[in-house]
Amino acid sequence: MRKIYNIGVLGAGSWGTTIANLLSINGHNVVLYVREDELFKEIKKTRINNIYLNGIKLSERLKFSQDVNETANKKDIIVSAIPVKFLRDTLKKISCNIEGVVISLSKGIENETFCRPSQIIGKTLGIEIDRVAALSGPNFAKEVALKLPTATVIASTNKETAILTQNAFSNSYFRVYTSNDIAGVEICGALKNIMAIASGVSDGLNLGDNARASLITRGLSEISRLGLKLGAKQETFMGLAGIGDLMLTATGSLSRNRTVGLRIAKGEKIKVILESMKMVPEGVNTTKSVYNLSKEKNIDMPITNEIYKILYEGKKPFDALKDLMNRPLKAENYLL
Ligand SMILES: NC(=O)c1ccc[n+]([C@@H]2O[C@H](COP(=O)([O-])OP(=O)(O)OC[C@H]3O[C@@H](n4cnc5c(N)ncnc54)[C@H](O)[C@@H]3O)[C@@H](O)[C@H]2O)c1
Ligand SMILES: O=P(O)(O)OC[C@H](O)CO
Repeated sequence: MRKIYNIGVLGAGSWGTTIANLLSINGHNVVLYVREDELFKEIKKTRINNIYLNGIKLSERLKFSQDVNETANKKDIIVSAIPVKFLRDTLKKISCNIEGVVISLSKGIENETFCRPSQIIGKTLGIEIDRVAALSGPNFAKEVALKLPTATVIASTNKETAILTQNAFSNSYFRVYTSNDIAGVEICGALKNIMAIASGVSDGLNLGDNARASLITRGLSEISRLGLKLGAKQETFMGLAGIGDLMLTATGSLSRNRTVGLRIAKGEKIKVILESMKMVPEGVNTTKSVYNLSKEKNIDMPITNEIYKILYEGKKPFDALKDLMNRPLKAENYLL
């Protein structure tokens, strides 16, 4: 018999809604915080999130709230599904005591502080890091919402927190592994979005399958170099949150980040692309964080550099390609 928890999910975007629905299907008592007034009215009436997860009828047991404190109060598990740039300010609105564990679903690195989502959560809510976990892996929301078979990783410095979450989230179509490398899992989840933009640019320019596979491989090398410097464990890069999510996001047609790259390659301006998207492609902000962080840590990240220049300095994608290909030749070393 599964233990039943009281759960609050912060953020009714595509992933927050999907996970709230999954947890409700798993038998838990779940409240989903919906920020937008119109969406709140609509979702209560139709049980469909027509902005972020259209076409999926949500569980009859799922409850909705527009109050972050009501959502977070007296919960065994709080799930945070807020894009990183809005995370700190949203959490600051919570004034109730946090009694249980907090699970982060966000994939990004904060611009000014270089904090990972779990660090923002720990500091802002004033809770110890062993009550925080991060869930990450090759997980398109739509496929999980359609109950297609999916695997993922939940990472925490505290084994009990990871196992509690593993049991609460797992079901016949969602298989959750545990990890103790929260830094590695979050770094992989954030940085694969930069490589997905790069892969989208490459595909949008029709550079071919060789180029995409090369980008994924050298992208993983870049992610690993920075990740190891920041305390990640090497084996995490070869796992679901690492190569698993990188492969998915750099090749999958549902990726918002890859779509940004495809549209950039077709000549659209990043400002116009972002204005046209309700969903948040985290890789755009994360590119800025990682570009600056790599300079501070003196880590060579050529793909990230070029994506930064394309997104923030208006560099032409073909010029970025030329500069990437014309760097000094070297021996292949996964970490160089
Ligand atoms: N969608 C996926 O397939 C998926 C899978 C795994 C992880 N993630 C990650 O989960 C996190 C949440 O993404 P998502 O896909 O659920 O969201 P989304 O991109 O579908 O929706 C955007 C979300 O941002 C919120 N938002 C917009 N403006 C805001 C503001 N000013 N203040 C506070 N919130 C604001 C919206 O209410 C909505 O919840 C992201 O870090 C994402 O990378 C997404
Ligand atoms: O649609 P994306 O590019 O934000 O990617 C979604 C998930 O992170 C894939 O695991």
